[in-house]
Amino acid sequence: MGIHARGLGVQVGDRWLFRDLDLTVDAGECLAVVGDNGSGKSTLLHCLYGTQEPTEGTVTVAGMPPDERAAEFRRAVSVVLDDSALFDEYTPGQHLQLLGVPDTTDLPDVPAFEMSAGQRRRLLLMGALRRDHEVLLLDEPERALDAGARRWLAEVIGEAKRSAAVVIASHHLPLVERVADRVVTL
Ligand SMILES: Nc1ncnc2c1ncn2[C@@H]1O[C@H](COP(=O)(O)OP(=O)(O)OP(=O)(O)O)[C@@H](O)[C@H]1O
Repeated sequence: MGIHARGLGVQVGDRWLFRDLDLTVDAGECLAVVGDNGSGKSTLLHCLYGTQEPTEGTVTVAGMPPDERAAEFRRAVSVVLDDSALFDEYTPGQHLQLLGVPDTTDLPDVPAFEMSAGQRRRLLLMGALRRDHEVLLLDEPERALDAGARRWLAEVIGEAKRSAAVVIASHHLPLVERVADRVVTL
């Protein structure tokens, strides 16, 4: 079912971040959203997840209007957005157990608050990528990752998009070139 947006627009004050945006992303495709700081990439992803109401336009994601409070919607849509949280006291294994996904991580067996920014980012990404989903939304997934982890990221996004509709917002052009089928510039 993927993602369908028609005439999408978000106005902040008297400025339109984007307007008249039409998007279709089917399962098996990855759309990359690129643009300068403040151009509206995160805002667009939040519109697709239902955490921001667009000023104009219509969106369906996995056949539903975006609503992160709806269990059925959350089951279908896997995300890592800016405010994605970890439980500080939980280890990587405990996080993955909560999500019901296999614990095959090389991350240290320590509580999340003792992990580095890149390790925390990898754990968030593993949780989002390994659980079942129809749609995957990732906001700057490359943030805080070292070169090896960025290579891993490109591989796992490539695998995810075999069965899911994927949207990433990114500043990392090598990643965009490797995984994106289409690019929209805000
Ligand atoms: N609900 C809101 N109310 C007021 N301002 C907002 C709102 N949502 C977004 N903005 C503003 O819109 C602009 C776009 O923000 P956004 O985070 O979407 O940009 P971005 O392209 O993701 O930037 P970056 O590359 O720095 O992550 C910013 O100036 C932000 O402050």
